[in-house]
Amino acid sequence: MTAPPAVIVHADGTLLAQAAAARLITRLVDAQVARGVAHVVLTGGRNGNALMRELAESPARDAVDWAHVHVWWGDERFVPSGDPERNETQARAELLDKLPLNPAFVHPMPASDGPDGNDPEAAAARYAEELARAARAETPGERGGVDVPSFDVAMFGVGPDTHVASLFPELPAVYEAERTVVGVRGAPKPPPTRVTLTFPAIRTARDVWLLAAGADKAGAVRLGLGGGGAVQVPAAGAYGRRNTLWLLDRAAAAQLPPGLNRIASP
Ligand SMILES: O=C(O)C(O)[C@@H](O)[C@H](O)[C@H](O)COP(=O)(O)O
Repeated sequence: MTAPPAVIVHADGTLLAQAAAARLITRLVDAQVARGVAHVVLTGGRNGNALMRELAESPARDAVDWAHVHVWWGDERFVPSGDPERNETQARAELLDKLPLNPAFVHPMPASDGPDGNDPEAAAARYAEELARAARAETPGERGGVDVPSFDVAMFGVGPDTHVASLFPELPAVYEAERTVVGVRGAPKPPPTRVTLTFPAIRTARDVWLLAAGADKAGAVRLGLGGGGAVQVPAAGAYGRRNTLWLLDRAAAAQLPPGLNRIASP
């Protein structure tokens, strides 16, 4: 059984991004001390990009052995390779191109002009196979038979409608119980066609971090921590095996009930 989520509130979105970047550096160093390699799942969106920008600027980033970090994505906008809309393109520009990563350990989701063409389901199956291959290369772990490598940290921005990755309320992907990656059509956030990790894959992560900043996220944060179900409130369904952290700014935390335990930084 997973631990209840911890809620950490920072003064504003900038401080949230800086503190989360520092936390990620520490988490990756600890994972590498324990296991040699680390696996991180990146998120798209403004909060994820702000974190990556801060990480790129942090002198402490050199504490991580980047050549032994595997980089995965929680979701992708299904558009052509190199499109500025792609989460991969944005992550490369904000962070990845600035790090001494091993290119073979960077695992972008396929693009709509990739080997499967404009077929998000085939792209999802291909990414699932890439995850399974990485899982097979590891000693069997505690991931309950789910064919993904041992994610140390999986990060997700929370949308105003409570979506995480491309798991939108009541769309078919939130019901997926078997596959680790699925295609998504008709997403309310553009672009409508996407590829996403599913809950079974997300829940194998040791740590799941949910990032939200700004007043437009306050309702989603309240619902996500309010005991709702994952179908209507996908953010509530994203939790880790070891830790689930909600990393917020004050505006996003503004509607949390007063009784809910939280740790606030000045
Ligand atoms: O492709 C995307 O857009 C996402 O991966 C999405 O799940 C995002 O993380 C949230 O919508 C939060 O985005 P913001 O941080 O921009 O609000």
